[in-house]
Amino acid sequence: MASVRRVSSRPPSAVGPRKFPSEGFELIDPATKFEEETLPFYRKEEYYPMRIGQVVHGHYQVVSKLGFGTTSTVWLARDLRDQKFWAVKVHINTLKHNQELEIYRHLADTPCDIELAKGKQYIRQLKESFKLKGPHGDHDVFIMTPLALSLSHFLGARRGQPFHSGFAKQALSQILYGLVYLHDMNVVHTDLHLDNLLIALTENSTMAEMEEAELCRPSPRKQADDRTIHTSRMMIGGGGPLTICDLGHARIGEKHHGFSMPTQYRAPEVILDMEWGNSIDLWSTGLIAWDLLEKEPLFRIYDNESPEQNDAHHLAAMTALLGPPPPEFLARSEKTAKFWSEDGQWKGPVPLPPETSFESLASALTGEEKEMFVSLMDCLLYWLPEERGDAMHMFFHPFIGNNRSSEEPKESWA
Ligand SMILES: Nc1ncnc2c1ncn2[C@@H]1O[C@H](COP(=O)(O)OP(=O)(O)OP(=O)(O)O)[C@@H](O)[C@H]1O
Repeated sequence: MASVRRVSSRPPSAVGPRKFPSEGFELIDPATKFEEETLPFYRKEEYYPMRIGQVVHGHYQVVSKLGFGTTSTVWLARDLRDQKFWAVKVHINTLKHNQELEIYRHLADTPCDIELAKGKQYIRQLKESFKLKGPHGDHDVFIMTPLALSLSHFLGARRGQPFHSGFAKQALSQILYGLVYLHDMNVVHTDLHLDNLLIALTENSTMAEMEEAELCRPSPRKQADDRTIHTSRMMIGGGGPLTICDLGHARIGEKHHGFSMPTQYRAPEVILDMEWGNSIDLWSTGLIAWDLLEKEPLFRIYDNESPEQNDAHHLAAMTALLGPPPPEFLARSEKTAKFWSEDGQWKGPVPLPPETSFESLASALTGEEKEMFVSLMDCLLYWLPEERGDAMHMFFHPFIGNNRSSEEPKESWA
């Protein structure tokens, strides 16, 4: 991704749309797969052929591209009525059901305790939604607050150098506050990982600078048949609170069944086809805590070819780290008999790695801080979902450092 730092910014003076350059940019070789085209299940007819400079819904002029995902492309746009900037998420046209929209509607319609509702600020907000007609069908469009880079991009910019503990504690505090709100609203996120945690912008000038950059130094693009594929630019200028994004896989209700969560972050009850609920988000939070502080992930993708073998390696790694699952857990699914005997002895189709522990693997912290971190991991990564700490309890865990007299997490990074 191209990135933009400070460029001299001139606030747009005209209310009408601005003219964006039609030349002066690098053209990507049409044979090269680029941006959303690199996604495994990309089908070009599904994506809206957006162009920078285009005005959508009568008044949002698209001024830069912010990103893409398996169900959308995301753009920075200026509202020509008041010059405010917004993120415009344009969904693919084949979504039979827009789950993210259903979740936003549920959140808007459900009353919430006034204190817990403060956690809403850590969840990406929807301003409005509408349909956009494309050449191959209709696309749901969301207008949302523009945000800066994700925690995974931030980690990438640090060349994988983990964050210091103050940063990690603040990030976890904000994630947990957001989860307190979501869980109180009976919503399970299911897809928490560093890519879906974006840092809020603190400098409004960043967005005007993005527009100026696109006008003065138009970004590289690819001309492909009926469409232009633009390059995403990352917004740097964020030191605001973390924002939990992408509610596209979220579920409403307490009890669920079936496939969920990204492979590496998958909780044991999901792998083993048991009933699951909001404590899967606490499992993910444990893995996020680890990823923020440690270089090596706790679990990884073990076998790209065979999901069954991957699950077996994943469960073996969990057993080596957490010890055998309790009988109560084993009794919850017939699938457990493939991996453990009734008394919890490993008998899975792959070898059990050597026994290990959070104490021996955690290398970033020392002394009392390390002890508290290990205690946090023990609470979050636990076989029995109901024994994992809930979001509110974890918010007050001694490692996070919140106390009940000053409940809200700090607004920005220390
Ligand atoms: N509000 C925003 N401000 C700035 N950039 C954003 C914003 N929302 C999304 N993005 C960028 O766009 C990318 C895709 O967004 P998002 O994850 O919502 O799409 P998706 O199609 O639902 O993705 P997935 O592949 O996870 O289903 C993000 O990774 C991020 O880089």
